Amino acid sequence: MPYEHDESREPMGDTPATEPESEPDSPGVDDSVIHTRALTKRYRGGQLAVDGLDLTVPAGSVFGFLGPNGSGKTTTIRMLMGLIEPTSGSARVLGRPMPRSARTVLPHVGALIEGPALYGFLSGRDNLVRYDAADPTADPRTRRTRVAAALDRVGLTAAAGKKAKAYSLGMKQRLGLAAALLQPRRLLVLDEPTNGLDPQGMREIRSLIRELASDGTTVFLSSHLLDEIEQVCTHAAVMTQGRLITQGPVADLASGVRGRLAVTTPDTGEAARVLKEQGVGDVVVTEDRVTGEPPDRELADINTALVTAGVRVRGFAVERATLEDAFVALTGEGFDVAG
Ligand SMILES: Nc1ncnc2c1ncn2[C@@H]1O[C@H](COP(=O)(O)OP(=O)(O)OP(=O)(O)O)[C@@H](O)[C@H]1O
Repeated sequence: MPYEHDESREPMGDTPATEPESEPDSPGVDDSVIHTRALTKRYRGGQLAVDGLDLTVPAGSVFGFLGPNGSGKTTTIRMLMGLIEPTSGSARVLGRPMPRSARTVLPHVGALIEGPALYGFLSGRDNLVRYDAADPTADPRTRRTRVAAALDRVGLTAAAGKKAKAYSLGMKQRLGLAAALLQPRRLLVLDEPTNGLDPQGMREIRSLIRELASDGTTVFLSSHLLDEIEQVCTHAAVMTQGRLITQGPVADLASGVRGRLAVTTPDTGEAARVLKEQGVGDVVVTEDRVTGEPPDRELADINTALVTAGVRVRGFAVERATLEDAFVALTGEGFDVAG
């Protein structure tokens, strides 16, 4: 996807004299490490990619930034990292305004955006040595130790001597994470960290993320995969077409939403007919189950109607709502990953 600026990770804008070169603030009264107010980006072509975003990422959370392709996730991340300027609105990262405080903030942030930039002809270890050498605050005397520790953290010690071009996509992602972990970080920002990986690679990256979060680092990761967010995140925000539709603890997002009604029965055909008649929406039949969206009325009456019609009901329950149910309830649309 083309961007307004090149892939340089140099922060834009200088730190003005009014912004002291000190440690970024501790997360602040509201305890958020990322905080945006009406953050908006309109690209030069006129495309409104992010529209009035108010995002709050609590310290210590694993925060999933969820949305179909093209919903504005990468654009938001690039604004947060000071890579592009917002059209309007504001963003604070670690309590400091971005992009103005990029120089002070970014050393505390490990970022993996759009796949790591690697030299294929160098070994995994030497790629990390290069990254570390590019950091003016990194002491060269302890470089080898730092690189070894980062490789160990992501499980690449055994493959450290191999050229990066021989790495699988999953190994490349892990090497990118290792680069982000050369220094202790307060925040990790990962843009679609499992994109393009096979299921095994996805599992590895997800468990690595959980592990990284367990030591208190806040992790902000974007994804277009609902189940991924449900599996690894404590909090999430859901975007669609540049707008935020909801945010909060993952457990709460779906709590106001009714899950699907599921009837287990050998008489699926008859059950489906009765359920439709009773006002159940989106009826789906699988082997020995019929599910659907429950209507807003007494469910016991639906059960009675099934039994009266001679359906042998072996199970009758409303399942716990998933994030997908919440998305559908909030937008009235399916969660279309193809965007
Ligand atoms: N440099 C650019 N110039 C113009 N429009 C852009 C630019 N970059 C992104 N867009 C558009 O802005 C919208 C949001 O894109 P963005 O990449 O932020 O979404 P996303 O949610 O990260 O999706 P993806 O996962 O596909 O990258 C899209 O409609 C996209 O086409």
